[in-house]
Amino acid sequence: MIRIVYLLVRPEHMSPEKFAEECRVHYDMSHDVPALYKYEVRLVDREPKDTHVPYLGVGPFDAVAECWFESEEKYQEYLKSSVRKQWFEHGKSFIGKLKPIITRDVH
Ligand SMILES: CC1=CC(=O)O[C@H]1CC(=O)O
Repeated sequence: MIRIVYLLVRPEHMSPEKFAEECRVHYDMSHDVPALYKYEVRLVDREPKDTHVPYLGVGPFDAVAECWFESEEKYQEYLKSSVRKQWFEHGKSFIGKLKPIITRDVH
């Protein structure tokens, strides 16, 4: 499984409430995106700094999202999809900044 994590920052002009509303719309739209096995988006509630190891001072972030793909072939199908391109257009309307992190399994 290919899993890509995204750190999202809302646009400066957008309220947290509007951003949350758009995240819900984006999540609903994700179900129609071909070859996207799963999409999750979660709003950042808090970013505690009292960590037990040195704190990484990045952010702040407004949401964390993740896309799952069953294979590289499915990922390529997703990238080619016109529905995915429309989904990205909605993303452009409410995501101010985005950091993708492509992950791999420990095992
Ligand atoms: C890639 C993505 C990360 C996310 O939160 O939504 C998708 C699509 C997009 O960026 O609009």
